[in-house]
Amino acid sequence: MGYRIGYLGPEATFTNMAVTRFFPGEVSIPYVTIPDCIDAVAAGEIDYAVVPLENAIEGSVNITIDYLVHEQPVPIVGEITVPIQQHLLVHPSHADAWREAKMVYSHPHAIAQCHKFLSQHLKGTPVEDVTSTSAAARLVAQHPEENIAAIANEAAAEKYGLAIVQRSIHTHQNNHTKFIILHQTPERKFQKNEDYCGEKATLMVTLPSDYAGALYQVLAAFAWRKINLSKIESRPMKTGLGNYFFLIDVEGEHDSVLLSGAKAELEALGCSVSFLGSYPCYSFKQNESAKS
Ligand SMILES: O=C(O)C(=O)C[C@]1(C(=O)O)C=C[C@@H](O)C=C1
Repeated sequence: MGYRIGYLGPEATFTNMAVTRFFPGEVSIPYVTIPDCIDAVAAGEIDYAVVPLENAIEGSVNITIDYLVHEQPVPIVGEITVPIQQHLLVHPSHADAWREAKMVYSHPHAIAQCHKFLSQHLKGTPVEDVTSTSAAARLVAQHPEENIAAIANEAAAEKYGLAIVQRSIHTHQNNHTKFIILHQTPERKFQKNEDYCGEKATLMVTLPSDYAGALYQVLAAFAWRKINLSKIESRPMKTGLGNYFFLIDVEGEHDSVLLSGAKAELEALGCSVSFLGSYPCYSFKQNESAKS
């Protein structure tokens, strides 16, 4: 195909694993931050951007949602769900002394996924956010003289020559992260394969004003049409405390008659409704995502 795929780098992040599996053989380009990745696809520097959206333990990746809604409205054209295994990595020369590590580095979402392990086994050890799990592993590898640790995946341990001293340290074992695929236009490109698990549309709904029963009316527009909602989330409008918009995921395709009807009903109520995307979803199995 010859596509250029942007992802949150450096190499061996979870995002990179999702890209390698979903776009085999394509050119993948690392970016330092999620907004950089989204800007690159909006500018046409890359064909697709893959960015994390939601983790089963820690919830939404707010920067992704907020940047798409407030700064750079690039359509969502696909979703990939990936199993996540977090490990504690140190330089091999400190493998026996990991309990005395002076600092733990990782992406804030990865740190949050492992808070129980950190408080039980590394109580009092300072924890510092870096731009990704793999950036943390790289930093540890760059300072072999220091007893510092990273929370990252197996691919990062291999890539940066680190020892995995504790495996699967995330608090809840059923850990998954959803990534979205962004493209300049809302085209449908991806085929159904063995990972395909259905269609979804994401809508952004803004209420005309705060009044009793407003959200109930919004939900009723979907309920009586028997449209299944798989997620509803409120985020601040950033125009003042108490002002929110709602992100709603519905099962099915956005051009279905029922969904168009729901949209028209919401607009008649004075809501503003926009589609962030209507897209196929894919889910990787545990053993498959471990190949990276
Ligand atoms: O740092 C990484 O490896 C990423 O790909 C980012 C990210 C995230 O933002 O949630 C992705 C999956 C995991 O949940 C932890 C971190």
